[in-house]
Amino acid sequence: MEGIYHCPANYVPLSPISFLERAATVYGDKVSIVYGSNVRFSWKDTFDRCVKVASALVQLKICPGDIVVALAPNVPALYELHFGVPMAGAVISALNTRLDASTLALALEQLEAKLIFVDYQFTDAVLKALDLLSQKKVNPPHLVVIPECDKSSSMDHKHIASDLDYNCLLEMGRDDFRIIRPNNECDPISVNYTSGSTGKPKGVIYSHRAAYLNSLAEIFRFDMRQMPVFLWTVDMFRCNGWCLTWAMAAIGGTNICLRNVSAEIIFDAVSLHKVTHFCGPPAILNTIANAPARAISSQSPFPCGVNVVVAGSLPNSEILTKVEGLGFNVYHGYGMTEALGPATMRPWKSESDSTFEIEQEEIRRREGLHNLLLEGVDVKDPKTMESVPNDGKTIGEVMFRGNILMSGYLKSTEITQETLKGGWFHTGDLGVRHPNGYLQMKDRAKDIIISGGEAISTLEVEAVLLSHPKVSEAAVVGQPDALLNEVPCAFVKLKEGFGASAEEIIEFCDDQLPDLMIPRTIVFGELPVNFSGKVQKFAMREMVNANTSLANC
Ligand SMILES: Nc1ncnc2c1ncn2[C@@H]1O[C@H](COP(=O)(O)OP(=O)(O)OP(=O)(O)O)[C@@H](O)[C@H]1O
Repeated sequence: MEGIYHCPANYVPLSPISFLERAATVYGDKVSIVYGSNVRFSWKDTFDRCVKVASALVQLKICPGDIVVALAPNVPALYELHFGVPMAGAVISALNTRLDASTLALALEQLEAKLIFVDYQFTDAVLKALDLLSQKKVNPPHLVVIPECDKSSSMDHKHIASDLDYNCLLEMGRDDFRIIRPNNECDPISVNYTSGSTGKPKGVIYSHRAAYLNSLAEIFRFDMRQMPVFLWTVDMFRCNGWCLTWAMAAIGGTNICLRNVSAEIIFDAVSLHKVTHFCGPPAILNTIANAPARAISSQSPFPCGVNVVVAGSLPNSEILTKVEGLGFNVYHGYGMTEALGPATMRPWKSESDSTFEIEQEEIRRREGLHNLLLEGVDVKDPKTMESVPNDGKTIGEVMFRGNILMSGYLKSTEITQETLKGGWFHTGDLGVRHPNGYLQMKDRAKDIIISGGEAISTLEVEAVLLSHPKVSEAAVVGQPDALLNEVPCAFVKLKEGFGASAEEIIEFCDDQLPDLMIPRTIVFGELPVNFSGKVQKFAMREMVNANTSLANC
């Protein structure tokens, strides 16, 4: 159309960097970060510190596109690196602090990391990883140690010989540094690793554009008003804290940074700082529900209406009801690293809400409709790419498309193309669509059990097992069966102090599930989990396959 003229006046590549630049002016004197009893920054301070980090990185010869790794809990430095690294034109990769040295070495090698920021508590694993790299003749990254910044903390300071520490780096930085913005909004801003539930963790690349848009989407999804108070219970290494690192700058909120998470810490922080939101894996609900009475009673009256967002399989309804009873609003998300965090979200509705016509147990398993910034959420037959009917029964693969998805998997072009084929992101999860349009995830494609020609959702069997009053954790996999191909086998962890027989558990399932879904074998004990705390079903399958005569034990 004649008259269109794109130039820097009306086209600026989208980047979360803009959020911090604006926050420094609009929310300049408002509190950006609180940590412990002594650390408190304003948005102007945070902006200045991030500029200095970026300036120091450039002085250390970090170039646009280089990957800078961070290994730290949710301390202020990790928050600042989410802006400081991109402001130097570089790409941030925050790694899981629970990784062991060899997995860490593999990630550092794949990332070709130029520099690693490591919190003083995690130096041992990094030093071992660097050792492994030098044995393989791989150039190790420079090391910058992050010391404890809350001087009142009684934690031991482990000192190691490092090139630099975070405070010296800040001193090196110049405050007149010119921020390096992306030339193209599709340039990478971060690499986040998946949890490795089905195999090796995959490095997922996020663009400035997707990070910008998803940060705004999070504000809608989390029902945030101006200047919320956010408690950092979700790891920042998980999808950049579900993009809330950047979203908080967009909305001028206060970040309550935490080194550790416990029931006491949550209840204290909620009361002290008037927290409005926090989020994390569903295990956080167990932490709240099982909080010692003193943690709750010491905060009386306890502030109501705090929004808690969890993503992943929910615990049993007893836990949810307890959390709701304490005055929290629970939201349930469904998503993955490739979708930059939870992509769909639904509030957990209380039974007393009469406007809700469907049974609560059923509602809580429906993952909702697609969010504002996704162009499409569908359940499709992956062969024909036709949508399944909205009948709540026909199973297909859950697929997404839109501007808040990953750019691809690091150094894995073929897997990226396969995952994005047909113009949709193939999640690898199976689901159905209900007549009202709601999506319900049934299972991972790799985990679903085919028994006697019927598809059995292991998540549905697990939901029943979790409703048993003595069961604290449960996971189900297929066990080979000569007649039916596979039958369900359940791994069960009982609540502390409780005992139960396999027969008792099977009988309980018998009352609530069709025959084919009833587990034939119950294995009691700890469930195998990975670095992210997620159950490793492939390890359970290996155990079952290696022991075909596995009996109830
Ligand atoms: N609400 C939910 N209910 C059940 N499962 C969920 C829910 N939300 C997410 N998940 C599961 O978690 C997956 C996303 O997790 P994540 O991105 O951490 O990697 P992963 O799939 O666990 O690991 P990997 O991709 O390395 O095997 C989803 O694909 C889905 O299988």
